[in-house]
Amino acid sequence: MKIISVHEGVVPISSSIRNAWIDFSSMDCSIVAVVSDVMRDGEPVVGYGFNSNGRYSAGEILRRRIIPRLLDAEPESLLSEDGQLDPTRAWDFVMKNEKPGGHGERSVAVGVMDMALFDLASKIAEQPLYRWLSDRHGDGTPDEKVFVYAAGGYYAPGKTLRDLQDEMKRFLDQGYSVVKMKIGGTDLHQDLARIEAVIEVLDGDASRLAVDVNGRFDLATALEYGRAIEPYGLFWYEEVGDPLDYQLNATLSEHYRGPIATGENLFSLQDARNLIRYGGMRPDRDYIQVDPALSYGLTEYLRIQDMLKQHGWSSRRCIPHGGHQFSLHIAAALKLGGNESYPGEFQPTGGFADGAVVQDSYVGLTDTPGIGFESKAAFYKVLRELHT
Ligand SMILES: O=C([O-])CC(=O)C(=O)O
Ligand SMILES: [Mg+2]
Repeated sequence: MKIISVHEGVVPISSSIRNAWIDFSSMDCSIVAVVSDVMRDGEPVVGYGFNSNGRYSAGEILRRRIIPRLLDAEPESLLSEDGQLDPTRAWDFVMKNEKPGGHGERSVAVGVMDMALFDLASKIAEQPLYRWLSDRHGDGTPDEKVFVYAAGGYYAPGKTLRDLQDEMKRFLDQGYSVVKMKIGGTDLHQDLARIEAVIEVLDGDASRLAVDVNGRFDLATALEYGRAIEPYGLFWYEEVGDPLDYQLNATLSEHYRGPIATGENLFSLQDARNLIRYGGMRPDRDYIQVDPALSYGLTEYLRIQDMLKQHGWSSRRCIPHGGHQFSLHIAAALKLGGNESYPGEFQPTGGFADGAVVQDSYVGLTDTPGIGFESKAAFYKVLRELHT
């Protein structure tokens, strides 16, 4: 098996929504296609990848560093002993001459490439990624369905409390029982009114509502909001301070008794390990949200899972950020706690297979080989145009 060519492009995923830190008016996303010399039905088998959401396209790094290094690698050096493509072997090549630390846009570029290689490897094996992955890196018995919660509840121009409630009702109608909303983008008084409006839609059951600060608060505000929302008994209190301020998180966890979730802006094994070492995260209740697509791909995510195990953490405490098909497969294969979903945002890249049905906040996977982009018509059209 040889890589014939790699194609890279950009797709807009912009919208008028806003969280406590950014708006998404110019959000875009890198996409890649890795064309192999393996032929099926007269066409080459192609692996696809994209970079989740929340970080912009990383085309410059892909074009100048990651893609040339991948193409320079001897084809045999990417294969395992049994002659099959092993995406984890690409890592050392694409990271050649890269210093440690400073993880960010580079981890995004590598993540896109890594996703495409895992899509390709499982397609060549004619297996959906979650089975392929479970056989090689899991226990061979993947979960057949994955817990998903509906993320939304953004700030948007002119959005009223009623609009927020209607959005949450739509999520419930679509089969989700846990929902997430943004906070920290206005004052505490207004956020409490927003939270209570959503709790009303949940028939008073606040344990089905997560709130997300997107890293906005300093310690005093984190504690002030914590005191105000703790009595509700929320599903989780997310990314409360700067993602790298481990001390803030540790202090918060001494005061806030409910679950805390964070990690979507930690992009490496080392950053995730520092969170576990210094962030005060509690393995009996808290959640790790590292997004494999943003953080050097599944290759690095497997290392993060090993690290968590060494620290006594269950994989069930991981619910990745991103709401995409790649993490859905990873969640099923590695027996994570679930996966995010954005029923209303980040198209055409985000979300699951067309026609995927969510029931009681669980979604199943399909038998489509690879990640299953082919079962997501609007996105597949964009991906195919990259190389045809
Ligand atoms: O608003 C965003 O950037 C997305 C986010 O934090 C999440 O999905 O948890
Ligand atoms: Mg978040």
